[in-house]
Amino acid sequence: MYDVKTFNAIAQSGLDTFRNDFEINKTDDPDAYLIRSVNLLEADFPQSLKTIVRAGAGVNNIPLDRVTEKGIAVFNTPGSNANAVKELIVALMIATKRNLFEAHQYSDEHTEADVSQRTEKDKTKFNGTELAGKKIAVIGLGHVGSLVANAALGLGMKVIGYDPYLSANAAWRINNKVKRVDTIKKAVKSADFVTIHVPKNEETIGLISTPEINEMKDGAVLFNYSRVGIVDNKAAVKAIRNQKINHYCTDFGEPIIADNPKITITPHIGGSTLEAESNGAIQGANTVMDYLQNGDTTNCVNLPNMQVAFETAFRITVIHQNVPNMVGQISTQLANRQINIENMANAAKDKVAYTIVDVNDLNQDDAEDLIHHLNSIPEVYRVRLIKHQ
Ligand SMILES: NC(=O)C1=CN([C@@H]2O[C@H](COP(=O)(O)OP(=O)(O)OC[C@H]3O[C@@H](n4cnc5c(N)ncnc54)[C@H](O)[C@@H]3O)[C@@H](O)[C@H]2O)C=CC1
Ligand SMILES: O=C(O)C(=O)COP(=O)(O)O
Repeated sequence: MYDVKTFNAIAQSGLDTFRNDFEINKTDDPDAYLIRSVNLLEADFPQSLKTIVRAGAGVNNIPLDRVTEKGIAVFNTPGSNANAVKELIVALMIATKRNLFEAHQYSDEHTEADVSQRTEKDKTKFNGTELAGKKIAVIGLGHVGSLVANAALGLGMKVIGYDPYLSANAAWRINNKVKRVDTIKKAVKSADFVTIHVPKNEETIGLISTPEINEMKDGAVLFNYSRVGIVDNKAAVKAIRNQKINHYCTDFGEPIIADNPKITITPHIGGSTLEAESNGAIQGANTVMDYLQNGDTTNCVNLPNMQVAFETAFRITVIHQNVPNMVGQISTQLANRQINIENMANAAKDKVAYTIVDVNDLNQDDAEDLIHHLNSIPEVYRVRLIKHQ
């Protein structure tokens, strides 16, 4: 039996995906966390915890270095909520350019009998512009950015994209009419809209600040549906004051941007649709089961991605430092006990490596002794023994 602890609202469809040998929220010593945006940066983690699966995209709420050294594999569910974010960006482009927020407020404030006469007189205040022919810069062309770029083309817009780390898979998804450039400044130059869809990390904090904003068209609209801090909010407020930016919409409130009629703050709802929550929860549940029962690391963010067919009676998985002679030390421990290796795979990602060893003949005593000795290798973070289901 495996135990899973959930944080945040995990869709029932995801919880229903777990097979009978998984229990949810029954213990304080779970094998897996299934989470959304809960902040785990300062959390302590139980020794029992083998994996944290983020139903969604961003993993900046997880202390990746610390959990890696504890041998905890971290996964996300790429693309599960991308369409939800895309649709919100489209809605916000229309809402800002057709003055929907102001027009709604006007109607709210004029509910008296004269409203029909005033409407015809006042409506010119809310004249808008159309999206067709306007230019949007999309910064980050991954799951969300590629959908936004393609949707904008579909609306008749000109699309400029910037993503220096674009994966081959993402590149396939992007319409070839999206013009790619090699600097942010080139991307945002004379853009009517700038939208940013990158992970939050040391490199992306402050990615959009005064120098980038100065390149945009006067009256541009800026979106930050990625994370707080990726757009420098101080610079955004200044740009609104100077009328360089006409409107700034973000999913992440901060005191500095509060109470500004030209700033629309939504309460982190980019991925909050029934469909996205269900996609993420189902994908997340399958990821938990696959890692715990097979040791596969598809969509792992802190270990190399490995899928190895599990065709033997037992699988030993080892998370360890990416240093010389680890495979040698691991196989020596098996050879010392006359255990034949049927299949072995090893891969590395940055400073971490993952080794999968498949065996058939392993008795209980050998297994305990082997796991103990493998765990005693100083560069090893965690060893697991998985019995074929
Ligand atoms: N508001 C919300 O509810 C949601 C927010 N997000 C945020 O959006 C981010 C992106 O989500 P996805 O598109 O699903 O992730 P993704 O991983 O599919 O795409 C991110 C893209 O950013 C690119 N990138 C990385 N560093 C960059 C840089 N310095 N400059 C330009 N591009 C860079 C990567 O190459 C990748 O193509 C997430 O990390 C998360 O923080 C995602 C979903 C929902
Ligand atoms: O997937 C992401 O990165 C998001 O920001 C969505 O967060 P949530 O699952 O709504 O807490």
